Amino acid sequence: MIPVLSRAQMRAFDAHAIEVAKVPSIVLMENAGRGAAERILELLGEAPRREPAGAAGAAGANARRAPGAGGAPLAAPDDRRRVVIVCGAGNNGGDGFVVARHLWARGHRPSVFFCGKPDKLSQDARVQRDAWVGLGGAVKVLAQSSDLEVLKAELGHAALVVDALFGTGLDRPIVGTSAEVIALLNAASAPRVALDIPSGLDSDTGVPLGPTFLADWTLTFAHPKLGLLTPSGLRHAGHVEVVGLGIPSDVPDQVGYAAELIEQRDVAQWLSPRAADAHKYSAGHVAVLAGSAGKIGASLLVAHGALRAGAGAATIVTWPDAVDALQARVLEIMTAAIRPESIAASLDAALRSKRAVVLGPGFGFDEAAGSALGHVLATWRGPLVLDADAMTLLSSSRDGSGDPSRGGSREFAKLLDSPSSRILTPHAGELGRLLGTSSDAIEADRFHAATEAARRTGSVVLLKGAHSVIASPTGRMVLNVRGTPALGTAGSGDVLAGIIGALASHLEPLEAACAGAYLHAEAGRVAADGSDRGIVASEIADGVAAVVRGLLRR
Ligand SMILES: NC(=O)C1=CN([C@@H]2O[C@H](COP(=O)(O)OP(=O)(O)OC[C@H]3O[C@@H](n4cnc5c(N)ncnc54)[C@H](OP(=O)(O)O)[C@@H]3O)[C@@H](O)[C@H]2O)[C@@H](O)CC1
Ligand SMILES: [K+]
Repeated sequence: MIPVLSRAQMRAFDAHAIEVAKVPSIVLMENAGRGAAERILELLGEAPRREPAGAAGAAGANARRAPGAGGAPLAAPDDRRRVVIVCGAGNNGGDGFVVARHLWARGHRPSVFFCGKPDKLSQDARVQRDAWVGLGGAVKVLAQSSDLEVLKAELGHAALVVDALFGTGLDRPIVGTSAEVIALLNAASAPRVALDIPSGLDSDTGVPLGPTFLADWTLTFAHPKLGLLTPSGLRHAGHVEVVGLGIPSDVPDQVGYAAELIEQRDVAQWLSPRAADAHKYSAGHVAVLAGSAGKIGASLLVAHGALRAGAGAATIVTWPDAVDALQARVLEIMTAAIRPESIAASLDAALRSKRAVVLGPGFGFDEAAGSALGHVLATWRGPLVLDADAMTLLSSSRDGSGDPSRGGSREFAKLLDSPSSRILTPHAGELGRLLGTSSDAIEADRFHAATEAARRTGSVVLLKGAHSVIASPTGRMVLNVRGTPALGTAGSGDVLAGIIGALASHLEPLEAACAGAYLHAEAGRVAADGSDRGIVASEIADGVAAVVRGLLRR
């Protein structure tokens, strides 16, 4: 997993490197700018492209303008088509001057602009500005609106635009000339690269504080920043890549980190090969408490997801009329009925010898469904994935206006005492109802929402959305930024619940949720085959087997 740092943790990292490890700050800045310049040269087609590093792969999201799709060079070197770099007065601006010097050393003639008060230049940025000027480089100052014409003209034939205005030091909206500069940079047709973080973005929440640079690539230093990995952050940051500062990767263990980013190798490690003598029950038998009359598709997708992710067997445990409707549809899947007149006894029989339970998709949220959930919460001691209608049942009021903190639903009260190991998989609307707030409030700070929900429910919470946030009750937070917009299709969440159910048969709840999010996202990407739409949920389930196969062969 890759540590993801908050603004304060990045400052602590900085201080540790400088004061404890005795690496001079100017060296860190040199490493940052030099690493960024090397990557920019690659983007310009001057060196072989390497695989994205770090958060990387975080295929970000500004697909609308993502340059060089598939890693193709952006532009051939051309003396007239220059790299335009706009530097601010802080250390982010200092990084920009270093980039300029290294590009010059490689035969480019970058156009360097400065926007800010010269007397506010940070000490290191001044050193780097002087080194650039000392070598004969020019700096065009953008002090007022009339200076912007020069920038506008340069942007008209720029090969690439570099934003070095503000980094993690930004703490308020950008106004005045700097805001006008950002508008001009965003209007340029050349590819745009942000150093460390797009200027204007809050580095903790990923919310734009005001006018914000819209990057195609963000070259972030040392470690990904929290705000780059929210849906809004990724929309502004584009493809996120990490540029190292020459500092060993264990420093975050000492200064702390806010979250971790799932890597392919984590998931590969969790997926241990089956024993040679494995049989269908030792591989994990998942009970799928899902579906109801008219909604049996949901239960089939859960079971399908579970089997494709490696469950040895799946049994759909549902209402008698749904069982009747399922009989004609199932081949590899078994069924068992929950008799409304003897819910507890039916469930006790159906859950015997199962390894994991998935409860919710299409299950209904009437009295009978509430009783079934209540009984499972009170008696089931194994892994339990709660999704969809289970979320509604847990919210204090079934019309969705509940606030469990003020009493909560009957089922919510049982959740806290349940002997099961729970994984909740809500989307923002469901989590809003569960926490007694709106989905907008959840989206405004997904990190806080997921960690708060995990704490309040004593469960692992996987907050679905463009990029999932997985939080554990102990405060650990893991992010999955893989995926594709094509995953937004009916039944996609049902498949995810099934995948997690299968994995939870063998893994700890947090690992199962993380691996499930990764496999689901990768399977969607494979199924979509480069498109951003048009797949159906069963194709995601089918894709999981191939992704698992690829990881086991590693
Ligand atoms: N971490 C590391 O190890 C390394 C980090 N490095 C780099 O340093 C960057 C952080 O640098 P930084 O702290 O100097 O802040 P930066 O973002 O350049 O802002 C400058 C100043 O602007 C001000 N200001 C704030 N908001 C404002 C606004 N809206 N409008 C106007 N002014 C505003 C505020 O000063 P104030 O006006 O509040 O006194 C602030 O201090 C980091 O992102 C990375 O690129 C690398 O060099 C190498 C190693
Ligand atoms: K920046």
